[in-house]
Amino acid sequence: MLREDRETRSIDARIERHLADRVDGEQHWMARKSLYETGFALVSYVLPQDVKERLDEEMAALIDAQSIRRDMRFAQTGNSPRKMRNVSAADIHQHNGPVRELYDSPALRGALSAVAGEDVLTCPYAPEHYVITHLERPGDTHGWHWDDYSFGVIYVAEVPDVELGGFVQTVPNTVWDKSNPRVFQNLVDNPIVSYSLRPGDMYLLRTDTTLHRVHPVETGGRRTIVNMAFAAERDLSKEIDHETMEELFHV
Ligand SMILES: O=C(O)CCC(=O)C(=O)O
Ligand SMILES: [Fe+2]
Repeated sequence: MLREDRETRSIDARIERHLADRVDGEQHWMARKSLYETGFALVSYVLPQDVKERLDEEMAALIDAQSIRRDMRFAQTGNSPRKMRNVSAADIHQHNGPVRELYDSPALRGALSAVAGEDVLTCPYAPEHYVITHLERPGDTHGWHWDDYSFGVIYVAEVPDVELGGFVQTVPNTVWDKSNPRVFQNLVDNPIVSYSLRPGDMYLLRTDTTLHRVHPVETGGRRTIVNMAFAAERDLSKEIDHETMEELFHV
């Protein structure tokens, strides 16, 4: 395909073509098995390289122009820290670029549904659609937490070598009791699984039943991701209070 074609086609059209040409049922099946067994599945194969490059470019520009530094702790997740720079969903929406296009892509949701074995739906709460998170200072971390909706899809634009931290840690099959999160008890009672990632990776996580964090980065470690939240059918009838999100973004 001509370079201009790759650059001008919509993200959705590029993913659709890539899935038809390059992705087979076996890849989805391996990911589905991993998601069922561990709550985590690497789905990097769903995106073509040119889409990844468009995401990387927009994310770097938004971090430079519109990110806000946070240093907070949340009682609802056992006072775990958030030390990071963020670009909010409102600013990503307003910028109206590749990240928003990716989130809205029916081809992406179709591939994710094939992996999940159930419909992966747009999240009913717009401030959780997407958030960009950048770790840049020693000790920066996205501390232990669960998320409100069933699925998180995390695209990794930038991540340091594992020796500089910034790897993902999970505790599958855990339950978020917002009034008594018992994070440390969950860590003591269960095995923790750790994943090192590379730039251009994307993973699908059962974020409502998988306690997870990003290990703090060391000096020189830089990490940039976009987290996109998607719902399952069962989420649509749940009462969700969005409190940690509201504290973070004053939405
Ligand atoms: O940075 C990551 O890999 C995970 C992000 C995450 O858990 C979140 O944004 O809720
Ligand atoms: Fe999360």
